Amino acid sequence: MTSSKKLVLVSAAILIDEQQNILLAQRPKGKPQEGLWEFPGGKIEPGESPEKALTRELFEELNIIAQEKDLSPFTFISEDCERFHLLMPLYIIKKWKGTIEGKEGQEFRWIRASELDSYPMPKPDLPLIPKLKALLQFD
Ligand SMILES: Nc1nc2c([nH]c(=O)n2[C@@H]2O[C@H](COP(=O)(O)OP(=O)(O)OP(=O)(O)O)[C@@H](O)[C@H]2O)c(=O)[nH]1
Ligand SMILES: [Mg+2]
Repeated sequence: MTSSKKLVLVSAAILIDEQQNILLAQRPKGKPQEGLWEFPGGKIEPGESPEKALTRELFEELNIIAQEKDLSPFTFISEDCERFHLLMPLYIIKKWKGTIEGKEGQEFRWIRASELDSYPMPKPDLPLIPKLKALLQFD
């Protein structure tokens, strides 16, 4: 039964640069779903807000500093996964400090919205593709 599954809260970022490119990060070796392309972010820890969790994760994963006021809610994913139920708010971020660096050895790419289909993503992320194409269709 779906309701008996653990709820996993994950906060994720859609970083968009001045040329309207989107940042995708590759899940590092040894993590579940290794090799898939995702939006940077991670699990919300007990007592943390989604915004705090995301600014923490962005520093831990990409070495950048984003301010909570620069996180703009975009959408969320609620998906029944095999071992848990995923609830993932996604924020658009266009402003941050620092140079992006894959601190966990992960690859990352700046891509056009039209290229999203070419990067294998975790299944819960798939509904984000048409939403991002619609958002960035005039680029
Ligand atoms: N960050 C991120 N996680 C996603 C996305 N889509 C998706 O299904 N997830 C799932 O969300 C869960 C948590 O993500 P995560 O592995 O980034 O968590 P984390 O950074 O806290 O890592 P850790 O638990 O190894 O410390 C994973 O099961 C992951 O597959 C996405 O676009 N971005
Ligand atoms: Mg992560």
